[in-house]
Amino acid sequence: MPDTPSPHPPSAPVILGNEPGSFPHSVLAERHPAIIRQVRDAFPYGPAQHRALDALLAGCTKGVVEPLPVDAHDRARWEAWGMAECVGRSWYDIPWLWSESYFYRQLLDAVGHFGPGPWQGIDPFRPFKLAELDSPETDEELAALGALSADDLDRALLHGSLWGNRADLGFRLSAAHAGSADTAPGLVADDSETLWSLLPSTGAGTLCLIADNAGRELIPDLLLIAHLLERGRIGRAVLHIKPYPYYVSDATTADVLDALRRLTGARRAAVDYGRVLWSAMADGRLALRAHPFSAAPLPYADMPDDLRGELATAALTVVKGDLNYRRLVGDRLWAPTTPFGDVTAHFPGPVAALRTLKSDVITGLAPDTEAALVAAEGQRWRTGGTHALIQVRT
Ligand SMILES: O=P(O)(O)OC[C@H]1O[C@](O)(CO)[C@@H](O)[C@@H]1O
Repeated sequence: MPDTPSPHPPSAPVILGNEPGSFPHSVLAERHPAIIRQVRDAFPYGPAQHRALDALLAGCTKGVVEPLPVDAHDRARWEAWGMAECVGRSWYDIPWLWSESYFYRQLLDAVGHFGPGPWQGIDPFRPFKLAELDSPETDEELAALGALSADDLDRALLHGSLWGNRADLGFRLSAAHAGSADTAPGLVADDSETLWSLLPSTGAGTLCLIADNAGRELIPDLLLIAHLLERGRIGRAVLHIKPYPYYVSDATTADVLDALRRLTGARRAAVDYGRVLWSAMADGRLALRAHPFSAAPLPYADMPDDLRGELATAALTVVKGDLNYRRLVGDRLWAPTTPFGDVTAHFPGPVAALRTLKSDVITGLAPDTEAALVAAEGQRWRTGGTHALIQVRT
């Protein structure tokens, strides 16, 4: 049950990556080098790009944070996001969220994504995202749509969007047990009843959905939006995506178009949803938004006023995935029973988190749920990607 925010928000330490053996440390020391290897192998990059990737690999594992070039198109933005406080320091000693976000910014620079030049706009993660979108599993999931009864659709599409969050390609790189993600773990928190109460069937409000991964996560997110529009639970949806490739599989506009084509090219129920979405984009009932802050190394509590104003008008904002959850709760190591409502009191409107657990951050657990998880799995439940939550602050 959602809780009322207390007047004195608690505090907790910001997560750093400087503890050897910790999950954040493993991401900086192992996952980032693996991502550089994967990107290097996926494209016929030239000597200059390989030298830049070598420099990034050495810098982000053994060196210090280097500033963006003085003529970088977004240098002023990164200065506003705290670059000066991080430059010259080890990637392990600064906030983990900042390190990770800056790694992807630097990786895109190294492969020439921001240009000018022939590699401008080329998404280094596209081959992996397309392979996942075109996988037989996507066909199976789309085919299963037709078997759902009208009464099942609300819950099935909400859970489809939730568990779709396992489609995190960065995570798959280092999750040795990725296969076991298919066992049906329980939810560690479930405020879905409150979520539906915010989207009544007479609703004409706006849903903001802050997307996470492309492919097999974005497809169920789009299906949920189509369903809510069809059922008249919302009048309009705004899909927040990334302005540039990010965290390997985070969705950009190109990924939305690929997903829409996958739906409109499918059969039976899926193609109908695809057509609903296509016409909703044409008449404005579905809008895309790629605010620069969606790729910022900062918590949502620090969002700029224009974005705050937009989200304040939404009947509900659905925040997808692990990274967005970390940003929602400040990427701090809260006690797991810390009320979700307290740590999200900063959010400008009703907010629902749909997340599979893939990092240490957690809030809003009932004490007996935490006790049962620890008894069964030690602390593995936090990072294994096999548990999920639906948490709402009204
Ligand atoms: O795609 P998601 O659900 O945001 O997960 C992102 C993953 O990347 C991480 O940032 C670790 O690199 C964790 O937050 C999580 O494991």
